[in-house]
Amino acid sequence: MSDWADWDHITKIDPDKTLHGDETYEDVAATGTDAIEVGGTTGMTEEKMKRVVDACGKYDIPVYIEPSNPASVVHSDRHDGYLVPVVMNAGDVTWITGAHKEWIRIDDEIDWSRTFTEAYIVMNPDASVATYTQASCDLDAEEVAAYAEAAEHLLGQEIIYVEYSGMLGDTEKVAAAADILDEATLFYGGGIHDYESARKMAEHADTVVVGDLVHDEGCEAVRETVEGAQDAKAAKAPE
Ligand SMILES: CC(C)=CCC/C(C)=C/CC/C(C)=C/CC/C(C)=C/COP(=O)(O)OP(=O)(O)O
Ligand SMILES: O=P(O)(O)OC[C@@H](O)CO
Ligand SMILES: [Mg+2]
Repeated sequence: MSDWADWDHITKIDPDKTLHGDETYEDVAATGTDAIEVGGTTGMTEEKMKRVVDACGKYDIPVYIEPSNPASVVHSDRHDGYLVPVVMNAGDVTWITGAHKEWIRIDDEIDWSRTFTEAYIVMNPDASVATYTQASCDLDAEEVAAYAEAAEHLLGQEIIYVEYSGMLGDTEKVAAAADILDEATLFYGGGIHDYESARKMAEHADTVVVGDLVHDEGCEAVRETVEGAQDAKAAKAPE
C-alpha cells in the first residue's frame, strides 16, 4: 500500500519562506500532520530545497520533495521520496511532460522506486502556479470531475490534487472530483486556515494540504487543521 493512503493531512513547506517566529521543523513534525511535502513555485533553488529536506528528515515523519522544476530536485537519503506534479489543465505542455523529459535527460540519479506523480488540477487563476503553468482555471464541477477521471483512468494516476493555492476552494467542485474517483487518492490544497476550513474540505478530499498557514500563523494553527481533517475523516462512513 502506498504511504499516502493513510494520510489525512499534509503540511507543505515552501523553502523560499521562513517558519513562523522561532518555530522549528521539529515543531512542525509534532503538529500531528501525517507528512511533510517540500515545494513551492517561485524562488526555488537546489540549495534552499536541500536545507529544508535535511532539517525535516531528522524527525519521525514522511518527507517528500515536490519539485516545481528539474533544478529543485535534490537527492539524499534523508527523505522518503518524490511527488512530481503533472498539471492536467496546463496551457503549456512543459508542465505535462516537457519538464519531466528534461529532468530525466539531465538527472542520472533518479530513484524510480520512490518517485510518484500527482495529477494537479490548478483552480485559482491568481496563484503563481496558475501563471507559471498557464493553467485554464475556469472549470465547472463537471469539467473538474472529468479531469479527475481522465487522470485516474486514462493516465493511471494514483494521486489527484485539486489545487486552490492561496484561496479556499469551491466544495462543490472538490466533491465532484471525490465522487468520480474509484481508487485514486484525492488531495485538496488551498486556503485552509482553521479547524472548520480543514474539516469542510476533508469531508470530500482524502487528504488536505496546508501550506501558507505554517509560515504565516505557525504550528498551533496547523494543529487545529489537523484536528479538523481527522474529525472529518472519522465522521465518514467506513470505507
Ligand atoms: C519534472 C519536474 C522535476 C518538475 C516539474 C513539475 C511541474 C509540472 C511543476 C508545475 C508547477 C507545480 C504544480 C508546482 C507544485 C508546487 C506548488 C503548486 C506550489 C504552490 O504554488 P504557489 O502557492 O502558487 O506558489 P508560491 O507560494 O511559491 O507563490
Ligand atoms: O498555501 P495554501 O493556500 O495553504 O495551499 C496549499 C497548497 O495546496 C499549495 O500548493
Ligand atoms: Mg503558495
